[in-house]
Amino acid sequence: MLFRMSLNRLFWLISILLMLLFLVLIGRIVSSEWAVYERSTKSMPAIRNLQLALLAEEKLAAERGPGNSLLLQEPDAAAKEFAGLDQARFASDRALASLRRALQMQAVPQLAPVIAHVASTEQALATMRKEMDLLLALPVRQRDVAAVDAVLQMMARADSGFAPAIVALADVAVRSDPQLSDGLEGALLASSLRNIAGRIGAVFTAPVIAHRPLTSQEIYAFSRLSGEISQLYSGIELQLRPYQDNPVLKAALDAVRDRYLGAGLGFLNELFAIGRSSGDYGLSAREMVVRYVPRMAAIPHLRDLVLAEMLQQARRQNRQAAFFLVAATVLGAVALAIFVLLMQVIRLRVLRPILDATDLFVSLADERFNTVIPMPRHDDEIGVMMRVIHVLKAHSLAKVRLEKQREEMIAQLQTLSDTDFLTGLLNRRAFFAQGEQQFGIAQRYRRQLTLILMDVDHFKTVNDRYGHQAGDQVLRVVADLCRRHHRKVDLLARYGGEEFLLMLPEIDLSQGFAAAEKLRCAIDSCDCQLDGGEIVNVTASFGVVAFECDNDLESLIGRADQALYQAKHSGRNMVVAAPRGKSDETIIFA
Ligand SMILES: Nc1nc2c(ncn2[C@@H]2O[C@H](COP(=O)(O)OP(=O)(O)OP(=O)(O)O)[C@@H](O)[C@H]2O)c(=O)[nH]1
Repeated sequence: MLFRMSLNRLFWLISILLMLLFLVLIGRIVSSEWAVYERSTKSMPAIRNLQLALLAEEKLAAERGPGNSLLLQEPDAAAKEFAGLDQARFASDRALASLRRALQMQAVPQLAPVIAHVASTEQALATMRKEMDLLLALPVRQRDVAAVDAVLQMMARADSGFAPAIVALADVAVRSDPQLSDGLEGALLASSLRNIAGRIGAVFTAPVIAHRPLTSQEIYAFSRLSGEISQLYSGIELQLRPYQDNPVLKAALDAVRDRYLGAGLGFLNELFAIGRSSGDYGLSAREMVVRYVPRMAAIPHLRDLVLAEMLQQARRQNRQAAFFLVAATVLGAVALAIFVLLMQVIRLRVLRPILDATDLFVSLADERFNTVIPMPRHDDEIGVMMRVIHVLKAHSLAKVRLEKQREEMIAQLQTLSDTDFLTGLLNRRAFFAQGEQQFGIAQRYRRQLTLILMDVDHFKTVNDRYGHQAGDQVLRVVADLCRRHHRKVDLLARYGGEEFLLMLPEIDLSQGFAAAEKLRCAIDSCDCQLDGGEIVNVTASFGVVAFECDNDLESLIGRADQALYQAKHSGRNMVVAAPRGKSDETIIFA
């Protein structure tokens, strides 16, 4: 079916199919670029959310230090530490509020559970603080151990209750851009390391304040937490391996190793050694905090740098995705435009000229030469084809003209070969050709047919007296008279010299006789004026014969000749009808 289809239809079918294919491909490319762009657009706020959440977590953990410490001290003993607690509470409130506001502003349904977590953390924090403040107002000995424990539990719950919010936000961030997962995992591990670092430091708060050795529970907690710290550090190193070429991150990781794992943890190891023996630490809780806490700063610094790097990477990817999206859309549109242009060029410069050329060839083959052949507009193969069609048209026109001329010439020759040059009547040969036909019809269908043989009387005398040319003139006049007296269906010929033959189909002898008589009278009464002005009067004799049972035309003419002979013999200027059958009786009219 495809092979039988017209070129025009095939062209449109292929064009539409290619166009659809093209649109699908472009749509696919643009939509996948759009997906990348959309994902990268979402990953930036997701990282910022995680940043704020990790900061809030850090601040929450930081609130535990002064809280734990004050629970072991008299209400009036440490005014500076109360100020530190207020500052820590203010910082964690501010961090939680910033996170909540940021989450609420994004108005993403997916973040609703996280907002709920933040709100419940804020609530739990407020309750815990109220309980703690009641205890801190009492002297140490009046503080109920169970109540202190309950506050410590509430602090831990407020902290751990916030963890699901971080997990959920980390999940959203990783899902928005899986390429960032290593860095984000590294930041999360750094955040956990910061928590553990705080908790391992807190192990020494009570023993340092009480100047006592570590309990076995504290020794166990220290050992477990130090193991977790080295595991977390290895984890961070592993996750940040893809960024080992980044000098800033590398320096921050080295700082964690040197300042915290080296100096910070080294300081705690010293306290641990003392705590396992004498419990004589030689420093206050405040001094311990001042010496230990600044060394932890390298950890959140690393976390923040990693998150900043992730954010920058997400921004870069977003810009790149936007560029690719615009480029894919523009290139797709340009490619589509080029495709449409190409099809248009093929249609206008190849297909249409071929179809036009086909029509032109058909019209040339049909000899319809009035079809206008357009002039070639381009100097290409189609232009050559158009020029060739022009040449073919010229050749065809010339050929047709020649054929016409040839046919006209053949017709002229035919006429000439049938015509007597002097009188313009049929000649003897043409008379026989056409007369045989009429004779055959009469013979076959038993139809009437009459033959008149006429001879100008004493024509030799005309020639002799006026000259041969005058004789010719007379013969032309006689021929004209014969022409005027014969019907269209009759055959009129110059039989030879001054003899004329008339064949009258469907005419019987008496009608033929009458016609001959009429012609005889016309000749007899005609004054034939010669070029020299002389008037010549001629007469003619007629032999009339009707077809009966003649075998051929010659015998019919023979009988007419006999009648003519008789007319001549009887005195000329008369009509003699040949007798019917075998009768010798003739009709003579003069
Ligand atoms: N001018 C001219 N003369 C012709 C032509 N053909 C024949 N003739 C002449 O016609 C004459 C015929 O003469 P004849 O046969 O003797 O007959 P006639 O003089 O007509 O006498 P009858 O027939 O007996 O009446 C001859 O002199 C021919 O030369 C022709 O085409 N032109």
